[in-house]
Amino acid sequence: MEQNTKVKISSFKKTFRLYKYVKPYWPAFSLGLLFLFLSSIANLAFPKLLGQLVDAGTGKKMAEAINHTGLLLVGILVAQGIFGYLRIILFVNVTEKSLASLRQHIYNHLIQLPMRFFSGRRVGELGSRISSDISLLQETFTTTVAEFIRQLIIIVGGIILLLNTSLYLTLLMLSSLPVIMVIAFFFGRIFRRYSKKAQTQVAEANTIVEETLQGILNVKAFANEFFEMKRYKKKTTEVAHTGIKAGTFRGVFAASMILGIFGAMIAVIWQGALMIAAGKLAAGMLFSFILYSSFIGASVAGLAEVYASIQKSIGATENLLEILDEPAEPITDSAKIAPEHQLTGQISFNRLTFRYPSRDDLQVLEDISFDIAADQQIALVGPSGAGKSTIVSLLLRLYDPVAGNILFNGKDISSFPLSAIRSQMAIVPQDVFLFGGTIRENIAYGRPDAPVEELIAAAEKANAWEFIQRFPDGLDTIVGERGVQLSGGQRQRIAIARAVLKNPRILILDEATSALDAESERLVQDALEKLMEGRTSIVIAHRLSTVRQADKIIVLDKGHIVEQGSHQELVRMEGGLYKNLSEMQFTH
Ligand SMILES: Nc1ncnc2c1ncn2[C@@H]1O[C@H](COP(=O)(O)OP(=O)(O)OP(=O)(O)O)[C@@H](O)[C@H]1O
Repeated sequence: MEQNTKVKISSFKKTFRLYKYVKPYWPAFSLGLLFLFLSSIANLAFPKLLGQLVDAGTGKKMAEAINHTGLLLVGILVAQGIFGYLRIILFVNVTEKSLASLRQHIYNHLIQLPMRFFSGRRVGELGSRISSDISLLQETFTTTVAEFIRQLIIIVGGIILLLNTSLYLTLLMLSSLPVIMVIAFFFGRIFRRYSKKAQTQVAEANTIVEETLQGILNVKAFANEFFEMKRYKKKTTEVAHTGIKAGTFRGVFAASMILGIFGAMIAVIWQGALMIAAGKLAAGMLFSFILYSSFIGASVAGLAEVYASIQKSIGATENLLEILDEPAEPITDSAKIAPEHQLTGQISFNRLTFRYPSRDDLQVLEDISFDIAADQQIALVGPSGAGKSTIVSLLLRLYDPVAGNILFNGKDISSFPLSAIRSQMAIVPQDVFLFGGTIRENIAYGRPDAPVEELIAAAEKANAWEFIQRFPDGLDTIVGERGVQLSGGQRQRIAIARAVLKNPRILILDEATSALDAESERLVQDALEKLMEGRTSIVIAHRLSTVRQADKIIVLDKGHIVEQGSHQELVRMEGGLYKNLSEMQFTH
């Protein structure tokens, strides 16, 4: 129990860190609080005045008193409308602005996190979790906090006013509260437990539908339709059973609440009527008493919901803060690279050893040493899983080596700013990723401020201009799901144009494994050759036919360099891996 409270206090403290985002808007927020306070107080005046209205009907100066109270009621109604309006406007304003700043902070931080962070997570899940956490906070800020304060004012103010009317009736009314609270606590808990279980089961049932529809070909090919039907039936029946059980508890819960609340009401009205008969209470007072009681009852019931919602948003806050607490990469936004940070294109790996942080038991690279002179063309070859892509990741400094080092211009990689290294490299990946915008945007990603003439020149050099020109919208053709689907070869040429535009000192090519038709292949190959001229290039080669002219071929196997040299040198090594691999490829 002790521990539990401690955890909660620390969670609350953490949540207060979010205050930073609301702070700049505190004048509007405080004003909103004031209006909230005023509209809650105005709310509390209603039952009193309505009671007076009832009593005015039995007084002497009847019409005058009725009109007076009636007008007052209208006045308060108008005031409450205005307060409510202003309160909502102010709160929404503060919430939207704070959330926008929180969203920006989270995104800015997230995008600067190291690869280590992303490789250990399912990225799709991360994105949807962040957006659902933020919308939860949005609801809490706009409605829950206001509701919570309003309910507290109504409960406290209402009880004071009740006591003011009749101590006896108030105690009678309140005596039902502990009973209601115990019932609510007990059944509410059981009900929540079952509904959580039902949610999990529904998710499991949905997974069956999703998986089997995605893999429908397998289901049919294995004639497993009836097997899947049975599996789905079992899960959905479980959902129904849990739902029915939860429903039973909800029924008991609701019935007891109604019994408790109406029981208390009957007791109060009964006793109140006796007091009216004895001349101890005015009818209007009993009327307003009952209205207050129902206000209080509704607020108490509402508190439970508010509490659950606050708890959820504390959870959401913790998730978000966890991301903000991850250390970011030291990235700078300066376009200018200092002369001492200009890469010459000379690269050395010196006795480098590496393991991925997410899999510390697997040595991915061991004792890797090689030198690349400026403007050389290097090919990395080796079987799948040998560590070729890992070498590229290390060059981009997506990860740091476990032992040994990487040198650029003969200096350790860590003596260059991270952004300076990456801005002088370009990568043409195996699976070209195009953003869902226009071709122009996708090419300009290499250098967003490039003038259109350079963009076209890059497209020409990449052998892409010819096909881009043929689209009716040219450079403004939308690509991806909502636009033109480009062929594999065309996508690659866009990626090459992007790299041409960036004009990198060091170029990294991850050769596509999927074969293109002869014509596309020729165009892509020709564009790549043009792109490699006059810069250091590192090619991850899957088809050995493309690496013959490389200055040096580095052959990797299981994280070790097993051979290095030119094509001619390597094919002469009897029993060598390269010789083996090339014989295998050419005989197929
Ligand atoms: N992010 C990662 N986290 C943990 N292990 C990884 C990660 N990426 C790759 N590995 C492991 O590192 C080893 C080398 O992988 P790498 O991708 O560098 O090989 P590769 O030679 O490029 O293979 P391929 O030709 O199939 O692309 C493999 O055993 C792989 O399972």
